[in-house]
Amino acid sequence: MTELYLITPPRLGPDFADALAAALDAGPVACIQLRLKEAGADEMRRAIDALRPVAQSRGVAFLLNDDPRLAVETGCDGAHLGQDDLAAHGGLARVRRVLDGLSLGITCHDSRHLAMEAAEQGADYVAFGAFYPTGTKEPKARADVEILRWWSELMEVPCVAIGGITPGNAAPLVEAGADFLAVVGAVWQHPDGPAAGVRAFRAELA
Ligand SMILES: Cc1ncc(COP(=O)(O)OP(=O)(O)O)c(N)n1
Ligand SMILES: Cc1ncsc1CCOP(=O)(O)O
Ligand SMILES: [Mg+2]
Repeated sequence: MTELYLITPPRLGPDFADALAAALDAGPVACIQLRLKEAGADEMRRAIDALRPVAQSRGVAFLLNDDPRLAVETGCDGAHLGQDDLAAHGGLARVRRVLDGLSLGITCHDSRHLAMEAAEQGADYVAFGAFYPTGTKEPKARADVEILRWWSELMEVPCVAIGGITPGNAAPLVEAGADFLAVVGAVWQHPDGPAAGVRAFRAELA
């Protein structure tokens, strides 16, 4: 069954903890990743302290983007790293040791090789994308839906699809075997609010 994987929007408003609670209560949501690319260490810690309990009190995993050590220090459930982040943190094997038993997700773009390498070195999931145009991030690659089918037919490690995903275009990704759909804009920019955004995915994930 495919599950919803939320990533926080690029900027968090003052009431974001309430918005997150509403989105998670409209679930099911498998996890939330805190992704604040412009935040300094203090702002990041404040955001983690405010948002981690909202997720974990609902049984939703709280993952931190980019910084495995901070994830461990602040009680997160794991971290998501891209290829540049791996290099900055000494490689996957070292990150795996830092995270100890916490979850580790790796960006693999459109690369079967990167995904197999990540899985062999202990990643808990691999992320492929971008599958569709997105205004949230300038993706380094575009992935074809067939990479999800290839991965899910061959491998045990779960795969995440990301990039421009909406309820209207999710079906091919689900049919191809994506274990998770990672979503930013379709939920946080939903005209009726994030809870409606989460509900809009229900029919695609049932
Ligand atoms: C689930 C998921 N997939 C991909 C990314 C992108 O990570 P990365 O390539 O490190 O880029 P930034 O998010 O750090 O800009 C992700 N964060 N989450
Ligand atoms: C972080 C990231 N990595 C590849 S695309 C993307 C952004 C996805 O955001 P949206 O769901 O709004 O397209
Ligand atoms: Mg990163």
